[in-house]
Amino acid sequence: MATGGNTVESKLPAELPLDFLKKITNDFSDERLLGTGAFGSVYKGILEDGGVIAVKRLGENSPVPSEKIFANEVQNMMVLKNENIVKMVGFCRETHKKLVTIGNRHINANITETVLCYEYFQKGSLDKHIFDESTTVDWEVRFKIIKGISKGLQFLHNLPRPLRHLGLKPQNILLDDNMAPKIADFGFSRIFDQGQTRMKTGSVVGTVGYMAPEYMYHGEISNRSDIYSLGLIILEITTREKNSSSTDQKHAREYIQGVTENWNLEQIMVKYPELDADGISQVENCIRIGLQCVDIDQESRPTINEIVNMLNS
Ligand SMILES: Nc1ncnc2c1ncn2[C@@H]1O[C@H](COP(=O)(O)OP(=O)(O)OP(=O)(O)O)[C@@H](O)[C@H]1O
Repeated sequence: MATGGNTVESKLPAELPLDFLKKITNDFSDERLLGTGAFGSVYKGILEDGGVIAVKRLGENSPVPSEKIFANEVQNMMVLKNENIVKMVGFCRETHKKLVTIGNRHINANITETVLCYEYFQKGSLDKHIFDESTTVDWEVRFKIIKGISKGLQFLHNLPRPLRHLGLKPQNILLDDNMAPKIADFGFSRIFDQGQTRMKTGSVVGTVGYMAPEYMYHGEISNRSDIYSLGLIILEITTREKNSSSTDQKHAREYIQGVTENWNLEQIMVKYPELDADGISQVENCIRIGLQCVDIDQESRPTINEIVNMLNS
């Protein structure tokens, strides 16, 4: 379980004052910075009782919907519970005045701060664990991670009002102390007005390599965009090889081509010499599923329920 885990969520009110969040993050100081993504930065927030939460401060004046809709959507997300998704434990949205300089004029502008708080996972994100050559993450753990991510996505896609992630990538998958995966950042497609922002923001770099081509080039949004991203993640976890550039679709296609050509039975046996026949067929199965998920033709991609069934077969 995450450091702080359940105790944190039960003690905090849903809506948290900005002053409180500043206090627990040392005024959003650099030494508390866990990482920065396209929408803002994540800080380690230390509570008075020693519990820890992750505090995601979105960019000033982020294009979130009106206060009422925002609070409503966030509260809907806070009740979501699944062992493979990161729990949202609180939020803040406050507007204050700030002196800004435009040219040689000083203006007192309204600045809206939006902050989302989550369970904290000290192991951090998946990308830090699956590629390192010296990694001790063996196949059994990798396979469990693949299954866990798939189950988390199955939960999101099967909600009465399905939630599409639209930004799945290894940086958005956190690992708990037992190496169980937790999908983070799943609410953004709803908080940010139908997910448009992920595509339109200028700072989308880092996500592009995992985006389905129909989403990236035509703005088409469906569950199948998430399946494409999941496919790349499955391939990366299985092959231990990075989707060479995560900033360019062309590189993603080259990567997929490489896996298609190279990852035959012989390669699997060379890369996983310790595995028995069952293990080898699990690896083969994952490569097959991953490649089906990244099919250019979205109709040919399996659904998440099919993927979970195939992984269990
Ligand atoms: N709940 C958390 N617990 C521990 N570390 C976290 C948590 N959430 C995020 N992080 C760390 O902070 C980093 C930045 O997270 P953030 O969500 O801002 O960006 P991202 O996932 O890299 O990109 P994007 O915003 O495009 O999705 C992550 O890569 C992860 O290492």
